[in-house]
Amino acid sequence: MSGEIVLEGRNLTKHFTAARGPRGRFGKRPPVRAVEDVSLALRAGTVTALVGESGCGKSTVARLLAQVYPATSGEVLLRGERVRAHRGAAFRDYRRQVQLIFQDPFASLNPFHRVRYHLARPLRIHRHVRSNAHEQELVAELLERVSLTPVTQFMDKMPHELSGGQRQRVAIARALAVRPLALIADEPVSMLDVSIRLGVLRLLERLADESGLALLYITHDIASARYFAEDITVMYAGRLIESGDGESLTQSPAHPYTKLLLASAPDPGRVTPPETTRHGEPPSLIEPPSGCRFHPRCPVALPVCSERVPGRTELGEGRWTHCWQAEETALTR
Ligand SMILES: Nc1ncnc2c1ncn2[C@@H]1O[C@H](COP(=O)(O)OP(=O)(O)OP(=O)(O)O)[C@@H](O)[C@H]1O
Repeated sequence: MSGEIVLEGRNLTKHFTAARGPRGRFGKRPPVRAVEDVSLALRAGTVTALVGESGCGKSTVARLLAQVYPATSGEVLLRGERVRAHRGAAFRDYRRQVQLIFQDPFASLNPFHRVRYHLARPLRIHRHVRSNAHEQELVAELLERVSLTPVTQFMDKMPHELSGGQRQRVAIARALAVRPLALIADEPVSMLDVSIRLGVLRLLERLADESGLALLYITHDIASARYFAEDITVMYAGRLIESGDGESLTQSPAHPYTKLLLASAPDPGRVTPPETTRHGEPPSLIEPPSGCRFHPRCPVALPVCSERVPGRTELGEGRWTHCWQAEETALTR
């Protein structure tokens, strides 16, 4: 494990008010328990993957870390300092230092502006520009960093003249323009053509390495996480279930859900979503299962699994899991 901790979420919980569905006795809808007690640390120069199936709360964790909305409880720390302000200069500075990249590169660029505008704007807002020539130089530098070359050709392109992968590279360059400490990439390649996914992921990996960025790679595809991330954290139905260095976690997964994910994604070099269907459906987050939320789908569930939420079992070398089976094994070891 290398690099200082840059961004950290501690015991983050987010409950949303359900937009639809039956109301309770007092006319209130029950909350969607999207994220429950999630702690996650991102380190400088390191790619950390947050893996889980659709709807398990990954994007909510991303947005909590980026402070798009406040947590129901828990805290976010940037370089060890608790983020307190939710408006004003300190908060704007936080939003600069923690950048988000979204899934859809077609929605993220203004169709009426050229690439140059998209990159020059944040440079100007954050006062990195001294003159027009300097602006040109910085825009060219950013395009070079995301391998959109020859740069003069890309500067004057309109978004509709770019492919999905090229647009995603512009979105990445725009995030880099403000010189962030952390970059949160929420399914950054899942809408891109399979043939170009690898290139964009390699770019993100290189940027983390070269610039010392703390990078959170959010994905439903554990195969790509295994390939790119140093650390992997697995999430199921709003809760974290296992974490550790990518190599060891994927070689010897401790949690039955991680085993299931890996069994559905056998090819380590593949960056496409697994084709195989998994057993069962993810649970409702309005009335999640009691105890371990995975127990209704778990092939090795114990009676205690439906009764109590498993605590964290340390597995050594920074690895841990929340699983009653792992706890039993650890106790009998
Ligand atoms: N603003 C909101 N209001 C109400 N419920 C929400 C809101 N945002 C997310 N949710 C719910 O929270 C749960 C987690 O959603 P989230 O988008 O974080 O999951 P995800 O793992 O990122 O899924 P996907 O990969 O499909 O985006 C879902 O049940 C979702 O419907």
